[in-house]
Amino acid sequence: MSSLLIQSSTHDYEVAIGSGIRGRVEEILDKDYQKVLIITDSQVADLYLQQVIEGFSPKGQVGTAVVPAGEASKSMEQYQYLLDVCVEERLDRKSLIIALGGGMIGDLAGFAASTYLRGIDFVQMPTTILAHDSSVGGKVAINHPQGKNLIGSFYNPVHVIYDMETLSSLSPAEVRSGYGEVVKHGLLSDPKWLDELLQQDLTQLSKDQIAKDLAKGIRVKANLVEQDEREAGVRKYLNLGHTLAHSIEAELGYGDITHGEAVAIGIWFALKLSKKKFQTDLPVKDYVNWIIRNHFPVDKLNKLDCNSLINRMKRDKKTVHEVINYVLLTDTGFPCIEPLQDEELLQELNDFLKEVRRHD
Ligand SMILES: NC(=O)c1ccc[n+]([C@@H]2O[C@H](COP(=O)([O-])OP(=O)(O)OC[C@H]3O[C@@H](n4cnc5c(N)ncnc54)[C@H](O)[C@@H]3O)[C@@H](O)[C@H]2O)c1
Ligand SMILES: O=C(O)C(=O)C[C@@H](O)[C@H](O)[C@H](O)COP(=O)(O)O
Ligand SMILES: [Zn+2]
Repeated sequence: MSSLLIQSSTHDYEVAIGSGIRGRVEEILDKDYQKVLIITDSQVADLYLQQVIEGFSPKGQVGTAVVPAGEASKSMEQYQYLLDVCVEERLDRKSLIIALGGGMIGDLAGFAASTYLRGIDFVQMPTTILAHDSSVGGKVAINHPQGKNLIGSFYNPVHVIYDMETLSSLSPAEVRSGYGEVVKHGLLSDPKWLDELLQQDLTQLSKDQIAKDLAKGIRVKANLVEQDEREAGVRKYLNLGHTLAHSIEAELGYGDITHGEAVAIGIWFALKLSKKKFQTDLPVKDYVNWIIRNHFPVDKLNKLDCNSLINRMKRDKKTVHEVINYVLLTDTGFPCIEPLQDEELLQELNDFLKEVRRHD
């Protein structure tokens, strides 16, 4: 088992990464909890819930709450359900919530943990590749019909326990989705690593390769969130591709496209804008080849209207005084924030949608 320590304003926490560690939560945590509530989704419950429960002794102190799998559960309705369970189970300030699942569960259960009794301890147990990103850094949230993650807080877990074995049951679509955020971390940090990533066939990744990529991605994220926990500055770079991605997700209806797939398409647009603004050397051609070769669902954009997307983009959390602030790159590893006027964005997005359709 390897571990990485993340510093935050409230406490430092460890990211434990290992194979087969899902049954060792009680042993890994350095604190005793009288009551534990494991929150998971219906798909992950069938696969891994029992094994996590088995690791506790006595098991009587462990309750469970299962929400339907899928992005649609990051909702007010499921948040209310989880608070009802916390109250019914009489969780107190010495109790623990465990978020067992992908980013949807991490965000939803983390938000419940951050607000119940004004905050009780929670552990992130990521089970997707994408959740290497969501389990670190303390952003927890639910969606609003008008926009992604509009209701949330910054609230760090007390521990992250990442069992690499669970990744073996992911579908090809979820592997692809996870690599949307991995490649984002590559673009934000290291041309050599990015080059390797863009050559990958995502259906042929070995366990070792995935483990290496995730560890690198977590380090990139940790470095930025440790400098800027509350997103006043450099943390905004982690939003590369997200202004468009979140709008696509909300326009299509939550769950129609995965978050990582939408991010990968959003990054394509950000790269094109960056190239035009800064005449950079960014590997846009290799990036587009990677998207197409790995079957990211670019055809989904056919359904979308440019003006509706821009209206959604204006609800982005980085928008100030109605001006959209975009994460661009002057080169690989050199992100920046650029304000973009609506007319410019409309023109560029229209051109982009036409180009994407040519690849469909
Ligand atoms: N808080 C953050 O910093 C942050 C960062 C990135 C993404 N996010 C959020 O994360 C969410 C996306 O996360 P995600 O892609 O993990 O989606 P997800 O949690 O919905 O999981 C995707 C699907 O995979 C299934 N699944 C999970 N683990 C599995 C496993 N081991 N084997 C088989 N199936 C498994 C789930 O049941 C689900 O159907 C979005 O809501 C996004 O906004 C948050
Ligand atoms: O941790 C961050 O900061 C990120 O931006 C990581 C993103 O990958 C993630 O999708 C995050 O949830 C987006 O946050 P939001 O504030 O734009 O909703
Ligand atoms: Zn993201």
